[in-house]
Amino acid sequence: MLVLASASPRRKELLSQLVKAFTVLPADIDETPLQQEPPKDYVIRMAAEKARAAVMKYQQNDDQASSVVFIASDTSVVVDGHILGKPSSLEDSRGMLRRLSGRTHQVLTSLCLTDLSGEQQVSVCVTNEVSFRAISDVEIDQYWRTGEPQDKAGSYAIQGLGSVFVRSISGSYSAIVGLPLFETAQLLAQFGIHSLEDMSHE
Ligand SMILES: Cc1cn([C@H]2C[C@H](O)[C@@H](COP(=O)(O)OP(=O)(O)OP(=O)(O)O)O2)c(=O)[nH]c1=O
Repeated sequence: MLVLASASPRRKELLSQLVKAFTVLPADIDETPLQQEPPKDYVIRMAAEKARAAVMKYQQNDDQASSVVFIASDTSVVVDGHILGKPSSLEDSRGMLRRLSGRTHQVLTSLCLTDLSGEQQVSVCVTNEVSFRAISDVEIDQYWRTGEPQDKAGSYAIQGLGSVFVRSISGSYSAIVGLPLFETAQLLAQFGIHSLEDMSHE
């Protein structure tokens, strides 16, 4: 049995490209970075905490399967070593997109897979580069009004209208959207879940 520890509809859609059946169990955690925490450490810690929180939630269930694999992920936009999470207001979004305008930033996405006991646990972090064209303040305000930036790290979505800002990327498109599919398939295989086999079964 596979459990996706996420409230993100993007992650659910991406995971369904690799496996037929899984359960979604969103985990609420404190997403505040520690002081001076390097971005890579932060995203790896977030995915691990989401996975552990889902395990705890799952253990409160009455009917538990014997073999369960939990998968969690975290995406952060990083510019000049600063972590940009989700914008809390238009002002916050303006600050983020002005900072990303006309330059290249990193998108870090982590993955954590664990079994119920935590004995088998693996984490990876995928780093991607995204180059933006220059964005005007008028465009930032127009983009905010579409409602798209609100729940997205760095205040944009490459899979949506945010694509109008993206000149080029280097890395993994699915990782930028929220779940690195190549790495996910590799780690799932370590837990005995083989995507090609799973998806080809009737
Ligand atoms: C950069 C970027 C981020 N995002 C999204 C992916 C993530 O859903 C979100 C970053 O926030 P996260 O905290 O990684 O994830 P989440 O809160 O949406 O979901 P959960 O923690 O329950 O798994 O930003 C896009 O959809 N497109 C993009 O281009």
